Amino acid sequence: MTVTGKEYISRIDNLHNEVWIDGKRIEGKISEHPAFRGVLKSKAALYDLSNSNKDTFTFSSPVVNSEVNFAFQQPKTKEDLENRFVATKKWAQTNLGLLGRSPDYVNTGIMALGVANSIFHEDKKNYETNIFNIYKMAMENDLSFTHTFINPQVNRSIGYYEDSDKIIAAKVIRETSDGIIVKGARLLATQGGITDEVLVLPSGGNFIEDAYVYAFSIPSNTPGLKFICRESFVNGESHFDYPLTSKFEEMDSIVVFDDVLVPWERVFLYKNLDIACNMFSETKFNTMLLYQAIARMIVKTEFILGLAETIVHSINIIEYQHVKDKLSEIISTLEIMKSLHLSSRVHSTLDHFNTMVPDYKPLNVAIYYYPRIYPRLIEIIQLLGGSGMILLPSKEQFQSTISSYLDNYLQATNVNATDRVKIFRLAWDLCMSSFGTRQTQFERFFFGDPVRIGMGLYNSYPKESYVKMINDFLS
Ligand SMILES: Cc1cc2nc3c(=O)[nH]c(=O)nc-3n(C[C@H](O)[C@H](O)[C@H](O)COP(=O)(O)OP(=O)(O)OC[C@H]3O[C@@H](n4cnc5c(N)ncnc54)[C@H](O)[C@@H]3O)c2cc1C
Repeated sequence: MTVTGKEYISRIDNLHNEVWIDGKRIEGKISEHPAFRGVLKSKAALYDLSNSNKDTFTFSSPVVNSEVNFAFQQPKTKEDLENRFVATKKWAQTNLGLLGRSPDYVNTGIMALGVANSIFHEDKKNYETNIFNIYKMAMENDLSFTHTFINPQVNRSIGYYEDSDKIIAAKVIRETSDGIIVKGARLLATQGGITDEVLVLPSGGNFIEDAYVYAFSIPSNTPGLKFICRESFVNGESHFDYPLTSKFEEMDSIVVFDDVLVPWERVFLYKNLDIACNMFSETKFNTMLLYQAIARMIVKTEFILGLAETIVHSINIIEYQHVKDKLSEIISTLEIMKSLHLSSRVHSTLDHFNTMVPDYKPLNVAIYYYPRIYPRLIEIIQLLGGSGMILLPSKEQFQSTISSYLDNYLQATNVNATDRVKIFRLAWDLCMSSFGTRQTQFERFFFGDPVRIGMGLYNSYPKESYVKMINDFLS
C-alpha cells in the first residue's frame, strides 16, 4: 500500500517516540513541534505526490500483491533503473535535493537487503526470513526508516577498544528467549524520531567482540529507545526569512538504547563477522543507496546552478570573465554527476539475485568527488553574492514604516528590493545559516568519512590493465 501525507503524519504522531530536545521530552504531537513541523510537512508532500502520480511513483509488487512505493522495487531491467531515477529526481525536486534522508534513501537499502536475504542465512537461525519479512512489512505499510551505523566519536585511534564498565557504543549485553538486549548509543540518526523504524547496521571498530556484531530494525517507539536531538536550526517559520530551514530542517539525533529488547524476529545478523564485513557489497546495499543519492545530488546541483545564475543576473555581473568561469565550475559539476549516474545505468548488469545493479565504479567516483566539490559550489555562491549574502532585512522590516528606504537602497538591476532580498535569503539559507552550514557538513560526510571513501575507491578500482599497458610498452 501507499500512505497519504496525512496518514504518515498521524502515524508518526501516534508512535509517541521518545524524542528529547532542549532538555525536554516532546510530549504532544511531534508534528506540531516547531522543530519538526516544517520537515514533516515536506515529507508528507512526497507521499501525496506519489498518490497523485501512481504511474511514476508506485509499482505493482508481486511480493505483497499491491501497489507500493518505487523505492521498494527490485530493479530487474535497465528500464526499471531508469524509472527509479526519474521517480527519485521528481521527489528530490520538491525539496531542491535538500532532504538528504527522504524515505526513498533507506527504503532503497531495505529493498537491497530484502531481495538478497539469502546472504544472511545461518543454520538453525531465521535471519534470512527476518530481513525478508522486514522488507515485506515495509512495503505493506509504506514505512519510513532512519538508520545508524556509527559509534560515538570517543576515540578514533587505530588501537582503541572500548573496555570501560560504563558502556558507550551500543552492544548486546544479554540474550533472552525473546531477543537480544542492547545497551549504549549510536550516531547519528538524521530524522531520528520522525520515522516509523530505526535500521541499525554493523558499525565496525569494535568487531573484535561478538556483542558488537549485529543488524536489526525496530519500531521507533520500542521501549528504552531514545532520540536525543541537537539544537533545532528553525529560528522562525517565515518562508521569506528562512526559505529552506523552515521546510527542510531534518534534525539529527543520538540514538540511545537503554536496555532495549530487540525481538529475535527483528534481528537479521548476529555474531557473524564474515557476513557483517561483506553484507554491504554482497547485497549491493551501497550501490543502490548511491544510485538514489547521486540522483538527489544532481537535483541539488541543478538548484545551485539556477540560484547562481539568478544572483548574477539580479546584480548584473555576468559580463565579467571570472563570473562566467565560476558558473562553468557549477555546470561542469552538474554534467560530471549526470554522466557518472548515466554511466552506472548504461553499464548495469544482472546479479545472481536477479537484480539489475548499476555499475559501482562511476557511483563510487561520484561519491568521492561530490563531498570535495560541494564546499566549492557553496563558496562560489558566497563569492558571487558578496555583501548581499549578509545584508538581509527580515520580512518585518519590509512591512514597517522604513520600507521605502529598503525599496530604494536594496533594489537590484533586474529585480525590486523585496525580490532581491528573497533571492539572497535563499542563497544565505543554503550557504551560511545554521541549516546551510549543516548541509555542507552533511554532503562532506554523507556516505562516511571522505578519506576512507578515497581509500575504498583506490582499493576497489581495477587497475591491472593499465599497469599491463606500461609493462607492454616498456618491453
Ligand atoms: C549532518 C550529518 C548527518 C548524518 N546522518 C547520518 C545518518 O542518518 N545515519 C548515520 O548512520 N550516520 C549519519 N552521519 C554520520 C556519518 O556517517 C559520519 O559522519 C561519517 O561516517 C564519519 O564518521 P564520524 O563523523 O564519526 O567521523 P570520524 O570517523 O570520527 O572522522 C573524523 C576525522 O578523523 C579522521 N579519521 C577517523 N578515523 C580514521 C581512520 N581510521 N583512518 C583515517 N582517518 C580517520 C577522518 O578522516 C576525519 O577527518 C551523519 C553525519 C553528518 C555530519
